[in-house]
Amino acid sequence: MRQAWRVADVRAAEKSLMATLPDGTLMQRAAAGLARRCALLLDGDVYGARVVLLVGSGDNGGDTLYAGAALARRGAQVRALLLTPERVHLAGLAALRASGGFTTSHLPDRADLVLDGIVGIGASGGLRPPAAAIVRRLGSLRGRTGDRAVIVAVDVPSGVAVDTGDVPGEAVDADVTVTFGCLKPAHVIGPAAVRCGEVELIDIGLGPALVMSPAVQLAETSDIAEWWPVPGATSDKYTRGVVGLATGSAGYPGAALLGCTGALAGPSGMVRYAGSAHAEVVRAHPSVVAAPRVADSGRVQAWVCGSGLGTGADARTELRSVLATSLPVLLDADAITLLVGGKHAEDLRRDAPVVLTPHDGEFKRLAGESPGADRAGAAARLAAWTNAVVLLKGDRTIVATPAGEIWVNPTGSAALATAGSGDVLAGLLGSLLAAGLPAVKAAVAAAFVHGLAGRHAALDGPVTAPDVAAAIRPVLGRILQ
Ligand SMILES: NC(=O)C1=CN([C@@H]2O[C@H](COP(=O)(O)OP(=O)(O)OC[C@H]3O[C@@H](n4cnc5c(N)ncnc54)[C@H](OP(=O)(O)O)[C@@H]3O)[C@@H](O)[C@H]2O)[C@@H](O)CC1
Ligand SMILES: Nc1ncnc2c1ncn2[C@@H]1O[C@H](COP(=O)(O)OP(=O)(O)O)[C@@H](O)[C@H]1O
Repeated sequence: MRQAWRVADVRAAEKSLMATLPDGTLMQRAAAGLARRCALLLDGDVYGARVVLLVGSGDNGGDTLYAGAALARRGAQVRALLLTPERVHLAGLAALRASGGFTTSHLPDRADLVLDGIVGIGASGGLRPPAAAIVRRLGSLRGRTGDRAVIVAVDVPSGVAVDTGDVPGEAVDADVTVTFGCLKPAHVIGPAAVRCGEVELIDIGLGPALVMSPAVQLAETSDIAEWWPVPGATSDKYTRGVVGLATGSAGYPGAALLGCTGALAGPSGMVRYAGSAHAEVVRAHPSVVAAPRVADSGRVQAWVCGSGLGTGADARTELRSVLATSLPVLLDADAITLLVGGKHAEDLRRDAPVVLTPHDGEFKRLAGESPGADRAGAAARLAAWTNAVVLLKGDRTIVATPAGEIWVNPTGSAALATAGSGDVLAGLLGSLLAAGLPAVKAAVAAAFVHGLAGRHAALDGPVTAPDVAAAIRPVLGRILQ
């Protein structure tokens, strides 16, 4: 499992660690790691390489100047563009000069490597105009072989909102981000994460001082392998859990079929379907036991309700039936729409877990406003308000619990942006709930595997929802081997 911390917590940890160390130690550790990574990016060919430093007025600029000094000592031609020459890290600048580096008053046309040290975790608001103007021109810098210069962001790409992952305006689009001590939310959430490129974490000894809860957590393959329920010698189809799907309608039978496909790829021992697409479902999936309504269905251990269900009186009845059980319930799509206006909000005050899986539109309908710039915060607020685990879909899907625990999914793939892929996710997640996984782990694990399935399916070309479902099995084969 990986974790990311908010700026205030990073600062507190840094302060307590610095109290035990000689002045400047952390910056020296950070700069040494940064310089090492830069040398690797130059293929070890540091001598003669053209390196441009973009240097802001804070310690982020200080890290950058010291790293530039280290590269200059190895023979690189290092030029520092100081954004505010009157406010620069003086010791860092002296180190650069002493090592043979220079300052420059303009952005050169050519550079092999650019270090973005304009602003780090001390950023407030969007980049100011002079910095934004420089950042806009970075894409046109050419290096030794005529390729675009390699851009390394120091700690975070300048211009991103560090605690939320938002990109409010112009921001550096880095190839590599070298960060120090721990990950921050911008490395893993939202459009900022995309701007980071590859993220390298340099250990500066901050770990033991990070005693506060992380802002967000990220599952890794080993977590999924550990959590995923697998049948044992004494398992039978019932003890593995039975998942029920109250989805689809005469107008949208496909949602029922896709949800069942996702559920069948999951760990439960049986899939029951309740709804008007029952004949189509059984034709397509002979192992599914189908009935026309929830009330006619046999026992299950978790319900998935909503995809393609419609919002009429019948849909309302089915939603009420699943919410009246004492079982875990996943509400997706039309079931979320039916909750709007608080008509069923009181039904969410139940002891058994509820998982809501909105995309942005459904989120807006339910919460009354879009997730906005702080997607993790928005998901956490909705989770607290609804007393449900909220899985907010997107490029970096967020999972938030009513208690404020937040996870972000690292495996997303734009290939999943295809109709019906959310139905597959709902089925898979429901299967995990039925197999007994706690709601938050079920949501995190389903998003993780679904994301990998999207990537796997995309290897063969353009992806449709059935391709995503078909890819779940090979992906799981690799995870669980
Ligand atoms: N934490 C750690 O463990 C360690 C941290 N380390 C390093 O320190 C960095 C944090 O340094 P920091 O605190 O000096 O802040 P920093 O990011 O340089 O920014 C402040 C300056 O930027 C300016 N500025 C602000 N907003 C702006 C905007 N929108 N657009 C343009 N400018 C803007 C602001 O100007 P002002 O508002 O004062 O006019 C201020 O002068 C951290 O990211 C890491 O690299 C490592 O050395 C060691 C371990
Ligand atoms: N650009 C994207 N990158 C990664 N994942 C995406 C992207 N767009 C959508 N997804 C994922 O695709 C799925 C789409 O679900 P949803 O919007 O409910 O579609 P549908 O209702 O058609 O099934 C979600 O899991 C979401 O996280």
